[in-house]
Amino acid sequence: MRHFDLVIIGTGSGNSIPNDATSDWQIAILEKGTFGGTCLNVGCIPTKMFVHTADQAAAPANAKKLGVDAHTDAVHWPEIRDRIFNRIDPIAEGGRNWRANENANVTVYEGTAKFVDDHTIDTGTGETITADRVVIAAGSRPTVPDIADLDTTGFHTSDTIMRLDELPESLIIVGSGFIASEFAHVFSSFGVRVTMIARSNLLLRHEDTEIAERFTQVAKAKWDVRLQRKTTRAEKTATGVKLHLEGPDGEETVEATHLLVAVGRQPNTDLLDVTKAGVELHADGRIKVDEFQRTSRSHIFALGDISSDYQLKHVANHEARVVQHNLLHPDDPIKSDHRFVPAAVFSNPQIASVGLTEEQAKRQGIRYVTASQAYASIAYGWAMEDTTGFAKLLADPATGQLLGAHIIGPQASTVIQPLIQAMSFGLDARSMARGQYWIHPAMPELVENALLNLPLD
Ligand SMILES: Cc1cc2nc3c(=O)[nH]c(=O)nc-3n(C[C@H](O)[C@H](O)[C@H](O)COP(=O)(O)OP(=O)(O)OC[C@H]3O[C@@H](n4cnc5c(N)ncnc54)[C@H](O)[C@@H]3O)c2cc1C
Ligand SMILES: NC(=O)c1ccc[n+]([C@@H]2O[C@H](COP(=O)([O-])OP(=O)(O)OC[C@H]3O[C@@H](n4cnc5c(N)ncnc54)[C@H](O)[C@@H]3O)[C@@H](O)[C@H]2O)c1
Repeated sequence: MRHFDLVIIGTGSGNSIPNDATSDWQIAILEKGTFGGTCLNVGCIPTKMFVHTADQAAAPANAKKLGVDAHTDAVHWPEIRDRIFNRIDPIAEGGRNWRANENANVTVYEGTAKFVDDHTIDTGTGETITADRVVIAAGSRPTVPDIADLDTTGFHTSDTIMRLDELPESLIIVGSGFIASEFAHVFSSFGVRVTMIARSNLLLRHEDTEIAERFTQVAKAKWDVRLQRKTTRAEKTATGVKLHLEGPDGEETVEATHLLVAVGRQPNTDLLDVTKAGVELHADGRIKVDEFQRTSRSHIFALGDISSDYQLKHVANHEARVVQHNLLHPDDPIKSDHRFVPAAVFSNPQIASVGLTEEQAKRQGIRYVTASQAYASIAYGWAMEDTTGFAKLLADPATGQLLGAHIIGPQASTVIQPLIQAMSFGLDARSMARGQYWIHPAMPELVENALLNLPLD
């Protein structure tokens, strides 16, 4: 049986661990799917390439209010799809070849790995190996909800919807989180009729409520949004799919040519038989880790979607850097920093957030003040004729330290960055607002004004 110094399961963020400093370790990398993992192949990168294209396709519709007649003449789905994947697929293949053929100390096993015991792994290729240390970076996969007859419909998940042969005529999206909101924007901008089915009374309900309410209001004007609906049954039809729903007004059905299910992602622990390694799990199946990314077996580390509170690439990458350091320096380990984890929803409008929502601050009994600033009240907002976007801040009234920041509107994911920086480095709101110049009349004046609006003690 071959023995390794280190086994890494999963080639998303886990693949960034081997570097020059580990060149004298014998390392096995185990991957059951496409090299590079979710973000590169079916996640962040292709979706944002579609979102940017969708932003271009949707732009003419907004030009009218600026006095410009413009029109999107055609959307060439095969060209858009192929531009995106002809860039991504060679990167995945190149990464695989590099590890498999050009890293002398790395052996790649392409199969579904399973633990035999805490030092022994069946690679799923017919070979079982042993290791001193193991990194579990096996990610998550789309959750398939328990809807009667769903399996007969040929439904899609985020893993398949981006590689369709043709642009759908119409699309039902079950779910109302990140993936649902981003794909609703993409497909509706390309001219597809979109229906969104949400269980609760708000889309993106994990966001600050005022932000979720505004997003829901804007979404209702663009898409057929069905709130407070339970999907009881799915049915394949001659032209696509029909869903049977129960809602506040009783039973109803909705039909479309295509169905996308986007109701969350589950950790891949079940595929790995991790309990055979004696690794402890949370109730939702994620692997329990300490602040050093160590599992309950100290020679086994975990990172990213399979263990994290955050299913975000920048978090998986951060945790991979921590694991890399702790593997190299076991006597001087570092902790993961999850104090201020930002996230953005790349829909239209965009949303970005960091820190506490107002509801969380209330629940935690934290003393806070809030301030908001509308894009419509800053000069660049006038230029864009934006009527729905705003920034909302939460701060400690005594110290001026920011507790949370939430932005809905153009370029929210970029505009929020100075607030993330201020929170990470402990810069108070007043110093931040008045201790620097803000370029006039640029979009970050939204942040400057929101900071000045905070009613601090
Ligand atoms: C549609 C979509 C859009 C997203 N957009 C964003 C975004 O804009 N920004 C953002 O921050 N995050 C985004 N995310 C989330 C982000 O992609 C993930 O948080 C991140 O990729 C997780 O990285 P990871 O390394 O933990 O797992 P992964 O990248 O999923 O890697 C895990 C790897 O392990 C392999 N594997 C699993 N089980 C086994 C096994 N038993 N044996 C061998 N190999 C195995 C898998 O095949 C996979 O390649 C998005 C996700 C999706 C689905
Ligand atoms: N821009 C980004 O950073 C980005 C983009 C896409 C995905 N992601 C990550 O991937 C994760 C998964 O995305 P997602 O959109 O699938 O999950 P999500 O957790 O964002 O949203 C899932 C939604 O589905 C709802 N839901 C659950 N079960 C349901 C059911 N049976 N019927 C109807 N609705 C149901 C939930 O209430 C929730 O609103 C996200 O949590 C996020 O961390 C990030």
